[in-house]
Amino acid sequence: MVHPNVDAHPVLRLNGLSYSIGERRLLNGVTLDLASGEAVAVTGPSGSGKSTLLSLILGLITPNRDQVWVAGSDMSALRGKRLARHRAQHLSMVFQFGELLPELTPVENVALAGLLAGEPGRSAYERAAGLLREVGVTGTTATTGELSGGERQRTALARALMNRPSLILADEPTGSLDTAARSSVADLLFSLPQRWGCGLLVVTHDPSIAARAHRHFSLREGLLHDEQVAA
Ligand SMILES: Nc1ncnc2c1ncn2[C@@H]1O[C@H](COP(=O)(O)OP(=O)(O)OP(=O)(O)O)[C@@H](O)[C@H]1O
Repeated sequence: MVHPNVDAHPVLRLNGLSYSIGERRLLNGVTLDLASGEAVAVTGPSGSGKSTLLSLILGLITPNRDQVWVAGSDMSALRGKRLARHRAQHLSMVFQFGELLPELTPVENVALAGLLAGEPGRSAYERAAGLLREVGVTGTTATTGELSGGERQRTALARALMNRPSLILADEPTGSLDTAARSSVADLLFSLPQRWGCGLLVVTHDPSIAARAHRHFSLREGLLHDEQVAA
């Protein structure tokens, strides 16, 4: 089903998204359109619902009808294999610690994303090697567990690009890095939307990372508050 009112074809549309856990109203009508090529950052106090927001966008929690649209599809209308396929085609997730398989090499980790999607081995390995060159992880025969934190996050970004996503979700992507690595991984991360024509939604506690996004919101009391307006 295609959203009837997609003017700018956002890769993500949050359309009055509300969500409660028990008696607690965690999200209370969150509205956001995120276009391809755009980076949006969400900060907010611990427990304000940032991870829950990501889970709703991923379809790990089922949102209400017409409240979460990813690449033109209502996530509430997708179930089972169709949901898994839509997620695999359009979404990528980057985590704080990379969440890569430590015993595999970087190229194996990145290629795996293609292999699991049914891509032939040779093509997956060639594309993985190309993406690793692009993110600056080359010439290493080390396993991913032996890489530096920055190299690991670069590898995670290469893996996130394997499915040519419409939208990359990143949860504290630089949270485990020292200052120098944080800055260079952030440079790479925020270059992705323009270079790859995808959207980027970053959840972070780090204001200096959030400030790099085109738009920065704070999630408080169930709503996204525009931090640039507040500044
Ligand atoms: N399955 C669940 N059952 C009960 N409470 C939950 C569940 N999932 C989340 N919560 C509660 O909902 C609130 C929001 O959690 P969430 O993880 O989304 O916050 P967050 O903003 O990501 O926090 P942090 O910045 O600390 O990671 C928290 O109070 C959490 O304890």
